[in-house]
Amino acid sequence: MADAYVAIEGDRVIEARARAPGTARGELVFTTAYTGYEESLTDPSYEEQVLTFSYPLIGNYGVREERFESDRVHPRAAVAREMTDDVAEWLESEGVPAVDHLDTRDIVTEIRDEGAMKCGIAAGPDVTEQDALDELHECKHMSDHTDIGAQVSVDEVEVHNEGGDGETVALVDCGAKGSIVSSLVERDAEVHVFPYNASEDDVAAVDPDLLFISNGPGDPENFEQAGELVETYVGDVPLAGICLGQQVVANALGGETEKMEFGHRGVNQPVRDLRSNQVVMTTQNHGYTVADPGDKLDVTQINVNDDTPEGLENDDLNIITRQYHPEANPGPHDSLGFFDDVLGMAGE
Ligand SMILES: NC(=O)CC[C@H](N)C(=O)O
Repeated sequence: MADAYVAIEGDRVIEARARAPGTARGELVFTTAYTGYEESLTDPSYEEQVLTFSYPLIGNYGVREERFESDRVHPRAAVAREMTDDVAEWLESEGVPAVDHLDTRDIVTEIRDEGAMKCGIAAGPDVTEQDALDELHECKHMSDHTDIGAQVSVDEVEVHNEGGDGETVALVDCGAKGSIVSSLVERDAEVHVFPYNASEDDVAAVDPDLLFISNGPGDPENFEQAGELVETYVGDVPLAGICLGQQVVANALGGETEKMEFGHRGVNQPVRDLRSNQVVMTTQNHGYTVADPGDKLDVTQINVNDDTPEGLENDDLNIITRQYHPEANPGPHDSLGFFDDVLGMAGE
């Protein structure tokens, strides 16, 4: 007897086994990452989503806090073919529903055919199919979470590596992964982490060498204040961005973003650098993309699978952004040099 249900668009209900109880709703997405479940589950970019792992066994090397990317689990629920007790207990302690013993190949195929979709989850001894359907019917489109930044950002400025020898970085926290901060600190930067809605004056007070817009959940068009900072500082201070950061920078400088069919989520997304012609393997987690970079940004890197922009640059204005996650937690370390490049640009 099933004790968990996943309801997807079209009111289809899939039976499953409850691993952590509760009800939840969110945008149903999948990652093909085969390691890094702790990092993925604590990545703030997954806020308001339900994360399906296409890799069939999740939890086989335990749960260790040192691998967390933030202080809580961000997906609204987790779905896997088989979850170990370690992961199930962790998710239960976080109040995040989890289900397994369902055919995740079916879910992934459905998302690939129909696109990322709304879903509702109900798990536990007393739930019914109707509970999952009720959640589904309450689910909002990702773009309708208009103040999602408030759910994931710091409330007040945090300073890391104060007095560090390197560059001063103003990192706008739209839902930043912890390893973006540590990648900068490891390179001696003094990092001021600002709330997602920081003002021009807040940022000016630290006289930054680099304005850095972080990754984050949802639609980049809902991060207007970060875009205003980009408009204010472009040309005066070098600019960097990762994932949502690339999208915010592009939107602010005359470009356009759009929702993708089902996005890129995994740790082996191939990216070609158009200047060197080198291909690197990258970690990705995004559902929006830059559709038009505008006339200030050059596309310098593209995704080998679908040609979408993976890197935008302007050498005169000192801008470097990446759609993928160079901090590589989890994932291959091919692109860590990004942090040297942006800090080098900041130091010029
Ligand atoms: N990892 C991210 O920053 C994700 C960016 C954005 N929320 C997207 O889905 O495209």
